[in-house]
Amino acid sequence: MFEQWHTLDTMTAAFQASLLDLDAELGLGPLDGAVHRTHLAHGAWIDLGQGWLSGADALFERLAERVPWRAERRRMYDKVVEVPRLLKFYDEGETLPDPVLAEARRALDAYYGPELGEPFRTAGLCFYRDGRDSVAWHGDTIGRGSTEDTMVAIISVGSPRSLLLRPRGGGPSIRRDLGHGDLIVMGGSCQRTWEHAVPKTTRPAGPRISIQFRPRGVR
Ligand SMILES: O=C(O)CCC(=O)C(=O)O
Ligand SMILES: [Fe+2]
Repeated sequence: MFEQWHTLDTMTAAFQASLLDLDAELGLGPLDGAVHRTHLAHGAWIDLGQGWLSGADALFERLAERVPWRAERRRMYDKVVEVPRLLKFYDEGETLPDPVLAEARRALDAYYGPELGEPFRTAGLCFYRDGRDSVAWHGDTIGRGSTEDTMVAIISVGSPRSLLLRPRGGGPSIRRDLGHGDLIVMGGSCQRTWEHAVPKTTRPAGPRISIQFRPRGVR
């Protein structure tokens, strides 16, 4: 009897770990042929590579623990408010917090380099602890993104959250649920003709970390 329960327990644990992707080996799939492009209006596009990074939940755990996360405050009109997510920025030349992220950037450079014409250089990390954490509607327009076509490549690990995109001039928004190693690349005019957001949600939402790779001078 004890033996049976023991076996069941072990099986349940293994099953749950595989559901969580914790026992999957950390690694990157191919991009060629696995990434699907959607053309949006006004010269913007998004590429989606679902589950590009396997073992993403183990990477989530490592990043959650190892990255020196910062809670930031920003002035909003006459008030100072907490930014509703934790942040860490890795500038050009800084060592990324996990070797698989350097590998990911190399793979992105190899695949997108010919089209982008320059490498991805910086990595911004966001930690959304629960459904109360969010990022408001914006384009990455600090720098060249406000005037030039560019790309921002985002890997999501941990629980999925919805990334919404909407045209700046108004119009219906589109939604992609991103987590567990998904890749999204916003390209073309996306940063200046569209906006994106990760809205707050009252639904149960587990923690998610996003890693955004950007070229020099795009923020
Ligand atoms: O978490 C995300 O996927 C989006 C983050 C974002 O838009 C930003 O930091 O500029
Ligand atoms: Fe953004």
